[in-house]
Amino acid sequence: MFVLTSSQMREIDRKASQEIGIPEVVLMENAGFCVFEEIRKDFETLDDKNIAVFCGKGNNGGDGFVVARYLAQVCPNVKVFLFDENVTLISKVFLDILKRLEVDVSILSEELLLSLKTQRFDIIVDAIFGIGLSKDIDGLYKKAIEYINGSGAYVYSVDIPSGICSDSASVRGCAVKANKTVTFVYPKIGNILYPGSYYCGKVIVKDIGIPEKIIKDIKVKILTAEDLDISKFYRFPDSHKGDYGKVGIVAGSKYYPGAAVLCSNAAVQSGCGLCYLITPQEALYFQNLRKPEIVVLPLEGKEGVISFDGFVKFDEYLAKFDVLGFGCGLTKNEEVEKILIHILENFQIPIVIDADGLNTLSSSQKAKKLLANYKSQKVLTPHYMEAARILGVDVKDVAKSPIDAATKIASEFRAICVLKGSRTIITDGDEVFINVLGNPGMAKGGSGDVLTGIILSMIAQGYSAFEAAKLSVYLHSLSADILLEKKAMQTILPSDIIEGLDSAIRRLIEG
Ligand SMILES: NC(=O)C1=CN([C@@H]2O[C@H](COP(=O)(O)OP(=O)(O)OC[C@H]3O[C@@H](n4cnc5c(N)ncnc54)[C@H](OP(=O)(O)O)[C@@H]3O)[C@@H](O)[C@H]2O)[C@@H](O)CC1
Ligand SMILES: [K+]
Repeated sequence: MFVLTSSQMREIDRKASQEIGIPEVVLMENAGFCVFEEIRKDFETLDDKNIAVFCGKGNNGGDGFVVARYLAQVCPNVKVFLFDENVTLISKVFLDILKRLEVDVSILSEELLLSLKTQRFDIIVDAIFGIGLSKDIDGLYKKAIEYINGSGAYVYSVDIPSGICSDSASVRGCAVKANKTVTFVYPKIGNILYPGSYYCGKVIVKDIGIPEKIIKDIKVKILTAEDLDISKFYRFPDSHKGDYGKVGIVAGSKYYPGAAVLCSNAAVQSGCGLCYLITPQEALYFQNLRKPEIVVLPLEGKEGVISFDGFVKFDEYLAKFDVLGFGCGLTKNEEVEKILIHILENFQIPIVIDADGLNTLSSSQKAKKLLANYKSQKVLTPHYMEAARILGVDVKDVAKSPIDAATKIASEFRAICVLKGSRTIITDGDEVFINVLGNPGMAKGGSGDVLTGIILSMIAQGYSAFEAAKLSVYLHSLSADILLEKKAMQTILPSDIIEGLDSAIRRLIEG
């Protein structure tokens, strides 16, 4: 499913009306009716309800007038609160209809808002701002939104909760906290990314009669099972371990031995033929949870961290790997930088760089340059802070526009970027997929190491870096969601996510 920006939505509306000839009033009528239908579906009866519809002066308010008209046909207690009588031309069509039908329409003022505190509404429709929100909210708008949020009513937001930026999902001063948001054509970024997604409540996407053929060149999509290629999950009966690829992992240190275990356990659990773990000897003390299928290549370390001299002894192995993982739990020092540069200068294996690999990259201009010119597939898996370090920006800037940040990283390094967060973004610099599966039980140290292991395994099994990243992000989250059916979020561990891959893969294959 596509995800739209406000300008894409406007362009679609423009084409529908100007090129195809569907009048804008028809689109507004359809939009308002869709919201009404959703409300009607949710309640057995509406005639005993007190309902308020808050309408702004833009077209979002116009949708609100349409909702109010339909509600007034089935409920005697519908009140419309208008912020400004100076509404858009299309909205005016519907406001005039309301007036002719003698629906209760009032212009909202501070006094009126205060008097509402003694009334109780069962349902409130928020049609104050939609995709036209252009600045932070203050004054009467702010007070009205605070009133709505404290009202105890069941709240429907039209298109997007008022106060949420449809392009960045950020809160502009304050925002309506809806129970349900009915959006049109396709969801907007503000409906999908956080914090906007939280304010939306349940998101319902409605068709308002815009022909599909005019919706073109949309690059952002919600990641669904239909976007995944599972053809390589089929195993030929006469196959052997060599058919499923060799993963090499450079990970772990005396300080973070578990990262190496989680990454390599995830790789073997998700199907690669062989997995080699290059880790400093000093990290082995802790590895009793490591799966026995993993081949360990203990490396002579320096103060518990991998050393360049120790590492180059494994060059012969590196040449044989189908994919190399670099970074989980390595820590960051000059030796790690030297090793990363050595790999980028001397090999051409598909590479997945995570954690300390990314931190090393962000402070090494040489490694950055080499990576951009590295002639093989690359996957970078930063979380927001790592992405900020790579881009040399504040983490708040990444959080404000994560799609832009991920796209920039992917383009700069000609790599696949997996920007990890509550909505992980996967992009090759052109197409963007947003993962909406997963749950806060995954917000634990070690989750990222597991994801890296799965991506490595998928590349080893023959998937392209982009396909592997999509598939792995999906399976990683699906595993955590399946675990949630039986476990509390607090008790879901990254190692449980590895074990849960079995159910996740089976569920994906079975559909
Ligand atoms: N054909 C279509 O396009 C269809 C569109 N549809 C519906 O239209 C919605 C988009 O409508 P819209 O473009 O009129 O914008 P909308 O969000 O209603 O508000 C803009 C107004 O608010 C004002 N304003 C903004 N921020 C403010 C603030 N902080 N504080 C105070 N004022 C502020 C802003 O002022 P300005 O920025 O111009 O100064 C302007 O006056 C869309 O979400 C969907 O619901 C559907 O009917 C389907 C067909
Ligand atoms: K709204």
